Amino acid sequence: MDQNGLDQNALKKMAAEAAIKYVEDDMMVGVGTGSTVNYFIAALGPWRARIRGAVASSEASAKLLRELKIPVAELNDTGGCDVYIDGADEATEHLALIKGGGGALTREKIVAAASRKFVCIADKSKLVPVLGKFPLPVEVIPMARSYIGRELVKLGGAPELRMGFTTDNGNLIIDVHNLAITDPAALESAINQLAGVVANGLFARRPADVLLLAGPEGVTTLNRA
Ligand SMILES: O=C(CO)[C@H](O)[C@H](O)COP(=O)(O)O
Repeated sequence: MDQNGLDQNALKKMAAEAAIKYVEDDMMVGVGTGSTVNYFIAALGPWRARIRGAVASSEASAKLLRELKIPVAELNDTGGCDVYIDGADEATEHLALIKGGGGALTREKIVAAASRKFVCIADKSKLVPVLGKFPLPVEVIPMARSYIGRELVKLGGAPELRMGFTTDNGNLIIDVHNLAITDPAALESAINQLAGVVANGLFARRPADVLLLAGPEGVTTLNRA
């Protein structure tokens, strides 16, 4: 709880509700994953009859959308989304992100790539000067786990298998600690080159277009230059 009586959840809700202004009639809305997005899903409920549908980046978000009777579409049937709303674990002022704390990074990357506008929603604690304090999630094919771990050490990281976790795609997550990511686009590409990597949680090649950051003073909008 901060001095204004707002806890982190209240700030997440503020950012999520501010994102509703990016939703318009007849839109196909991409919906990310996580506790901030859950507030967005709640705010999207009253729009259920006005939008064309929603594409979910995880089974968990699809379930919540269906519970609110928001029509859930398959990305392949949509021709892409008009807007994609998702949270982040870390964000820079240049709108590069680390995502995947919830393990949904691959589908999040796919929906973000297939969306015309990506609006990221977060509380202000997620804004950082340099990405990497939050361990970088990497989704890997199970048989490549050990090989990729060794390669991630060569890239300067300290990999740790996320125990007892399987992604919606049936794969594993390695969380990479101790990275100071000064060139996010270069590291994103370098990790993607490793055989057996499905995706990594750096969103630098496709950063957010808009970042809505909630703090005690309200919601600040950062647009990508
Ligand atoms: O990338 C994500 C899930 O894979 C989430 O957007 C990220 O972990 C932020 O979560 P939260 O809104 O719960 O803080």
